[in-house]
Amino acid sequence: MNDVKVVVLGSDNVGKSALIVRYLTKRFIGEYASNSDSLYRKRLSVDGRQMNLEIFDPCSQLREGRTGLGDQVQWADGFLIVYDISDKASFLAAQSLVYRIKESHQELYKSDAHPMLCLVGNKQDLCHAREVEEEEARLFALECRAQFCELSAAEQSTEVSAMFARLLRATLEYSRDRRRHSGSKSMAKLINNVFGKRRQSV
Ligand SMILES: Nc1nc2c(ncn2[C@@H]2O[C@H](COP(=O)(O)OP(=O)(O)OP(=O)(O)O)[C@@H](O)[C@H]2O)c(=O)[nH]1
Repeated sequence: MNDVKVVVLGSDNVGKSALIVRYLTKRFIGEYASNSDSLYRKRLSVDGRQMNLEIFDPCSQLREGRTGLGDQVQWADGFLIVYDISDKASFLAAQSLVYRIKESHQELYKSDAHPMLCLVGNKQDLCHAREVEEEEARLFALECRAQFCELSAAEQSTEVSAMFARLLRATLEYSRDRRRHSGSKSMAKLINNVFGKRRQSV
């Protein structure tokens, strides 16, 4: 069985929880509690490969607290960085997150290997209020060797599933290599240290 761990980051209100819940349940609920960290766990199959997926959705208010970015980089096999296409500030914040994750990854692994990243422009249904051009975001992702897509958690269940499947496929390969170079014992310890929080099964 393969284990894959993904952290979802981005500014407040960009739709991080909506994307996760859409992927795991195919539903869009609209409003989500955002006052605590959440760890979603699901056993699933991608391309016939079974995996135990864990998705960590850190609480905005705690983001700079208990679970620092360094801890998350050490824990995660992949990152989903979300912005809202109708909110330029959220795109700038996503860019800053990408840079910080890459820096932290380099410091931690002392190598030029790249972290597994996917940049997602959410709320595509609000394109009449667009503040971030798709091309600008695509180019940024290309420069940073990140996957990229624009979609709407509210309206596009198939696209959300396809985006996660693409990330998980790439992350699966990446996580195998990474575990080969890091002790699974220390990873288990890190999870317990870092994520003393609610765990959710969907
Ligand atoms: N129009 C539109 N609204 C969306 C979409 N995705 C999420 N929303 C709305 O955006 C708001 C924030 O969604 P959340 O999923 O709670 O966002 P979040 O990033 O997890 O927010 P925090 O937990 O505060 O960091 C909610 O009102 C959602 O209904 C989308 O694709 N389109």
